[in-house]
Amino acid sequence: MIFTKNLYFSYNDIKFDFPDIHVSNGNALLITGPSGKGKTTLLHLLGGLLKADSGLVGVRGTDITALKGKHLDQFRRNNIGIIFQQAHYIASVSVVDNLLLASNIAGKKQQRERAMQLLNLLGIAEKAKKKPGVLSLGQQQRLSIARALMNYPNFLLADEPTSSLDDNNCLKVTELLLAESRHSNAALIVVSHDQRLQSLFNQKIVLQ
Ligand SMILES: Nc1ncnc2c1ncn2[C@@H]1O[C@H](COP(=O)(O)OP(=O)(O)OP(=O)(O)O)[C@@H](O)[C@H]1O
Repeated sequence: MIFTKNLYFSYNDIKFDFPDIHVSNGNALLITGPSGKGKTTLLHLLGGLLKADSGLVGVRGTDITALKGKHLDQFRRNNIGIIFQQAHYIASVSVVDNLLLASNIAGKKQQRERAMQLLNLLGIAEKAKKKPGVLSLGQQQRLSIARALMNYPNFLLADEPTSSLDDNNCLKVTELLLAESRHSNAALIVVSHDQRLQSLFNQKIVLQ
């Protein structure tokens, strides 16, 4: 479960008073709103990448705004999967090794079967041994999604996860995110402009 209370953040003169959020395990929330209204900022606060000026972000009973340094890093690695707007990967190792590294970094044992299962579900299994740089943008986006799902996060955050995807892959990826969050009993929050997602989420908020 993730919730926020009275979350306030400012970049000097730009101020945000975010609405309170509550997403229980196995459920999903879609956050939309016009450009510049703070969607990515909110996602970074939820993921512990930015620190709120005030308010709290509760993930599994821990207020992450109170965590610092290696405690925050460790909590994030063990509990939170983040899919960024720009694909993140290590260019010098193969697609499948990128996924295995995600488990290694979190101190988990190698999960080759899990890696191949995700690549299969995302339709990029035939690229497993290629370097990520040869993938198309949409395939790189799917690799980022697989990477975020590798360690069965308790809380999954995605920033525009479908922006580079065609209709077929948009539906496939969103259904996978929803299914994985239900299956792992994780809370999922997606930030997106993508109108195609509107009908796929029951719980939605619009930042004004
Ligand atoms: N590091 C920063 N320093 C100063 N201002 C910032 C910083 N990051 C974002 N902003 C500003 O904060 C506001 C919100 O940005 P944010 O990226 O959160 O919006 P968004 O709703 O995600 O926008 P978009 O839909 O265009 O991605 C914008 O006006 C942006 O210019």
